[in-house]
Amino acid sequence: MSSFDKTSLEAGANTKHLKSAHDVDFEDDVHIEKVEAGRNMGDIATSVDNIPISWYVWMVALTASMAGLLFGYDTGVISGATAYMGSDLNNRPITSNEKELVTSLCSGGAFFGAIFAGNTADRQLTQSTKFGRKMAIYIGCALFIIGAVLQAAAYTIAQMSVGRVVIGFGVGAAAMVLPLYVAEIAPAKSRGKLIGLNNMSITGGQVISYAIGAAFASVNHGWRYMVGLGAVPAIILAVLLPFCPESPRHLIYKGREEEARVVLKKIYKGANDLQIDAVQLSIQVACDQAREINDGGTAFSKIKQLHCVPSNLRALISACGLMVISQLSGFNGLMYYSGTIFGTIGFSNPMAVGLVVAGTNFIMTFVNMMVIDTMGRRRLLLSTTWGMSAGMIAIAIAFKWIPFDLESGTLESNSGVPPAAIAVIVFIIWFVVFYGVSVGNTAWMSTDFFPLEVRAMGTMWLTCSNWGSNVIISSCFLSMIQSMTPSGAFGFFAGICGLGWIWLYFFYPEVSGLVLEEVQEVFEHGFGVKYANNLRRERKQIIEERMKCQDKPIAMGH
Ligand SMILES: O[C@H]1[C@H](O)[C@@H](O)[C@H](O)[C@@H](O)[C@H]1O
Repeated sequence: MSSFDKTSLEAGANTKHLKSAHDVDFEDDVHIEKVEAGRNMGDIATSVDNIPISWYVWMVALTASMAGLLFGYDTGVISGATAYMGSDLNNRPITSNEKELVTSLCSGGAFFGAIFAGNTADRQLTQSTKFGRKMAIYIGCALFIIGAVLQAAAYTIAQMSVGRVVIGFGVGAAAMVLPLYVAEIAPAKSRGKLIGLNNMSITGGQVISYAIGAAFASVNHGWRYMVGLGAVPAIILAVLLPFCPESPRHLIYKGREEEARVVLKKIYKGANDLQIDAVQLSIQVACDQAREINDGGTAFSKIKQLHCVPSNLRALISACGLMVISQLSGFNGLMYYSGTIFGTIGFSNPMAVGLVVAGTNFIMTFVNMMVIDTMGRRRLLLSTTWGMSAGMIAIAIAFKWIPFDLESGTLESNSGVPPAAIAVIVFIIWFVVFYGVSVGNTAWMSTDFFPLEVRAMGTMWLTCSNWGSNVIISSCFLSMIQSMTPSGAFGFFAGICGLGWIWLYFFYPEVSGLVLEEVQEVFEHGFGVKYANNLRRERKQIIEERMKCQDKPIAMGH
């Protein structure tokens, strides 16, 4: 190991974020020396970012995209499956309530899968188990495969329901563990891109599920192929996994430094020994911090800390609030039931029409990834949520002109697609454009609202708020359409989106471009909307001043 010690790196790492001049009060020369040495070590650690991304890292990216794909595929495929299963379950046509049951059981399973994975993810590190992140992913693959087989072979609602819960458990766990695994493997430079890739693979998985739905629409018992094919990405993931490394963070945590070094050398192919030393040391520091935090209390004390420290509670409300808005906006009602809806309003291959919805969402996920950093999260959200509300109002109005029989759930006349149905599609696409570019993907980014000591717990709540509110929509959507009429139901969602805009205006601060410590500071000042704006302005000024007077060169430490 190089001559730099760990304290130096810690001291250096702690000053890495930008502070205003009056905050920095160094009286101790020795400390300054350590800080500078640490900074140098930190600089060496970050210098590996100039090394081109290796094939090893691409393998990780592929692995991550498989998990996102499974999330998207298994949640999207139910739209076609329920629209085409006819009388295959219990020898009679499936009712609306049963459709809602099998759809929402997956989200319910994911809710518990996320809690399970969230609780074991950190404990796994502190306990004496040899199993790493990869074992959790293998278990996820097994759940995906078992769930797919159970569904494809189902002849009763009961078996289908069990299959959906099993799949849901896998979806929830994978959605939690995979991003964690990728974050621990990927070089800092590509981390953001890989998270974006994960969102794209979720919405991409939904596109594939719709395409497969459309392809098997006219095949006898085609829905069985639709759900059964979900096993394929899980098998690919399980086959790729042995070629992927165990997380170096996990290995270092377990004291398996030599193995970690081998992995780091593969990830940072071409890095010299000093660079690998520096990376290894920075991981060690992070592990020590995590160990301190994990040793510092039980799950209950973390829950208490998250809810009883006012700034943490506000961060939680802000993050989960956006997630709940994204789900209650009604998007997944369209995603999970467009097979049924488009069939009802007269389209002969509803899955092909639904493909346009899923495809638009996929494209807008890409746009979100491209604009989010430059535009800022809050600005993007406020300039798009009104569009979701307007789209829903237009859909509600268009439905007024569709002769829909609520009792039978079919068109009153049989004369093909009514013109108002085309308007419904156009405004659904309008809605999805505004949804996909903003709340749909941005909602997953709020993990940086939580300080390190409660981040794992906060992230788990964030994931649970996603699945919890998802269950409400997936289990009520068709019933709402029947009891409130389609116009009433879409009008209701328009109201939620409108209230969402107001909520975001008051409770969602702009944190883009702020370092983690500053984000925490923001929530110490109420919901910090004004404070964050001032902080960002101040920060911009400091950067400009720094650029003008050029930083003094940093001395080499000993
Ligand atoms: O971010 C994702 C994405 O927007 C999906 O399309 C949607 O089905 C999920 O519910 C959401 O969490």
